[in-house]
Amino acid sequence: TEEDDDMLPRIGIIGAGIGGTSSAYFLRQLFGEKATIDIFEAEKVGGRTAVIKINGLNYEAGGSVIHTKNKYMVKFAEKFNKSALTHSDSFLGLYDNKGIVFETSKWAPIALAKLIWRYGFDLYTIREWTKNLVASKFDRIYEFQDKGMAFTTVDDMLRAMSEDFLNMTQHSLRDVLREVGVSQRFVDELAMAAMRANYGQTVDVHGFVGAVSLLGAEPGLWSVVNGNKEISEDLLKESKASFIEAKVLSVALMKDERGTGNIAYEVEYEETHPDKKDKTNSKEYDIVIVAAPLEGSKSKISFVDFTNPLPSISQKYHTTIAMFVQGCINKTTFNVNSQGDFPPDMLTVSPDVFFNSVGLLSSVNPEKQPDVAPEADQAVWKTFLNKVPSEEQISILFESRQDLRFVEWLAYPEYSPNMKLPPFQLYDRLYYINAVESAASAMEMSVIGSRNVALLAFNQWFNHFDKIDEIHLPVPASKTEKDNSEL
Ligand SMILES: CC(C)=CCC/C(C)=C/CC/C(C)=C/CSC[C@H](N)C(=O)O
Repeated sequence: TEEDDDMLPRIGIIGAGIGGTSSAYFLRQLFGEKATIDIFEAEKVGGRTAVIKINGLNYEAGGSVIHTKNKYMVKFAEKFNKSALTHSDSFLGLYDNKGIVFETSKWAPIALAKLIWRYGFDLYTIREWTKNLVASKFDRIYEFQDKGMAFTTVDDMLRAMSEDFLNMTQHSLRDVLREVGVSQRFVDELAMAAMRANYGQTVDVHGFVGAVSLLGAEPGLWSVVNGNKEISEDLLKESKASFIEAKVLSVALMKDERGTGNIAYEVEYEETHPDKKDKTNSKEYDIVIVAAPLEGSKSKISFVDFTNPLPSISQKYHTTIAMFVQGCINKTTFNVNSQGDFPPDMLTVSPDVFFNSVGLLSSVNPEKQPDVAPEADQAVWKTFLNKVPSEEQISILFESRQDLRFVEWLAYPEYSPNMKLPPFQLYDRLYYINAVESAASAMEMSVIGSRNVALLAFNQWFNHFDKIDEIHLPVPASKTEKDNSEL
């Protein structure tokens, strides 16, 4: 009825990365066709899943990959009929300032033998550890969410999955791994290399993000043909939210102008679409969802006229530089005879090395990829760094180049044990999806955060308080129920 429609909220989402677009999708499912959902983004849809075009081919600009156990990303890919682009696993090198300290091989059985020779059964121990963490603890979040349950803080969400996860955020990855029983060499080399490649940091991060990083270094990872950003685009389309190409300037607390006596928010924004450029506008919402980092971002949102202070968010963000070079690896630096001898995944094991990783890229459009391997100087490489490199540093890495691009990316928080985990709820009906990144930043984590915020907003709107911050599952979900759950 019309009366029921009056009960539906006007929702403004700030940010159209995977977190923002998936929250629009979940909110539409929960509130139905008639709720108003707007989504603001100054640049393109996709955020960390954006692509970059080099010489007519597209490449993933960020570092986002999907693990086969990532239930939401896998289901979205299935739902939107996406094909998988699998990532090759075998030939890997480890580099410190003195040179290549270890490399596997182009031939998988030899690669495996070399790994066992150097690290014994550590790889097996770690694989069993992560497999067990996912199956017995991490997967519980999907059961909570399928039952409509939500959490106001990241602490409570982790505690609901397992008290062990909260503990892992209080200890360094180094200490957590020693407890698991792997060798010091594994910690100093493979765990360190995974942290540097995935998060630009070291094994001094907390253990939870460390476990995610190790999962992000397992074989069998994949991404979506044509780019992961297509998932964000499809979610946005499916949500039927209105896309507003604009930079949000402020969120002001106000009284609902419709005279309901409720609070509302006025979102002020500057249009960025070329046809309306620089025009400032504002819109009123009942619920506002922030789906972009609140700290460290160049365009800071002001929160004005709040009667009580907002929780302080001291989540310092790490800037990652992705450098794209079409050209030839420097054979002298890496002491290799030919380009083909250089491991296509070169990781680093020391914070003193000025780059975090160098990897040979494949285009996200396999059908446009030439059938024959490209000439050495046509190869495209992605280097992750913590700072923009000098010209000299670029030449240390590449002896010749035809193209050079940089993408600067406010990628993930700086992680440390005992860091404060920000809340999902900033104020009455004001929510923060990126709080989840303090536990770990990855596409699946953003979707988990976004579904949590959508459920929290829904439960609070309709006073379903029994479904908020209940850290125990009411009834264990049966396998069939879990497998049939519809997203
Ligand atoms: C901590 C446990 C037990 C499970 C986590 C499951 C999960 C979220 C796995 C994701 C693994 C993955 C694909 C990590 C990628 S690392 C971050 C990446 N560089 C990015 O920027 O997204």
